Amino acid sequence: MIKFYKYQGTGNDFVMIDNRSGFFPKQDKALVAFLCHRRFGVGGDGLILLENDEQYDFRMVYFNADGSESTMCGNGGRCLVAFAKQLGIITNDKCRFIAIDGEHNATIDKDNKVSLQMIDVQEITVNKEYCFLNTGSPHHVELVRNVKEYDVFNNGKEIRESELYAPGGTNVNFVEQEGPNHFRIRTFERGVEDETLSCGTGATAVAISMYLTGKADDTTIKIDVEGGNLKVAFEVDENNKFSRVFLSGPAELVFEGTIEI
Ligand SMILES: N[C@@H](CCC[C@H](N)C(=O)O)C(=O)O
Repeated sequence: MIKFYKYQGTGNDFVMIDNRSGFFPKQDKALVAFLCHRRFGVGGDGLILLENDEQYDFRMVYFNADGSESTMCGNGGRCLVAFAKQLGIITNDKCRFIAIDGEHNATIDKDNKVSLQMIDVQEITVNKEYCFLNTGSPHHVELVRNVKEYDVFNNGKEIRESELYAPGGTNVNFVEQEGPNHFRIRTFERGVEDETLSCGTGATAVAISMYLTGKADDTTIKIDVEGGNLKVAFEVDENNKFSRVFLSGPAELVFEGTIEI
């Protein structure tokens, strides 16, 4: 039997497990995929282990819904901060944790809005059709018309599986401008192999790409996703290095329970 907590951040949902005792069999991909399965398991876009770390408040270990351990998850990181608060690991609304892409600082306010510092970003491929950058996870960013009606699944899958991004693949974000420094996005996620309701590293990648390509002129950018609203704020220097990048939005406990395995 495994005790789990289910969290969501703007509709990107995760199975959370307190693995401070180290009981969870991390190599068991089938178990992770089962726990994330929406019919046979708990259901989630990913599964996150909260672990002890000697130098940080805690460690984040992230798996996609297909069971594979993957790169950084921005919404997952925000939900993990809320989970750490629920477990009493965070007492003063601030924390520092370690994830696969390095150190992260975060703050949590009384409404459970979590602001998470993402990695610095400098290497960005910009061309006429798209941008590609790594915000902790790899992201293809492409402007489209009428994103609400766009065929995200088929177009996203094609780009994700294209030669351009082989062998690792990429996440794919389709973007439409809603107003000044305000964008709507829909994301096809690698490892879920489907559209999700939100992607935090994707929102971050879109905000940076829109600023770099002149579609935005403020360093605070509003991003609407299918599951809610996110904000991305950053600093940028004369070499187009993006630092102090913060992803902010809600992170909420949905339910908790135990599951037989
Ligand atoms: N939903 C995530 C991104 C998770 C990682 C991604 N699926 C990958 O494998 O690259 C987010 O909120 O950032």
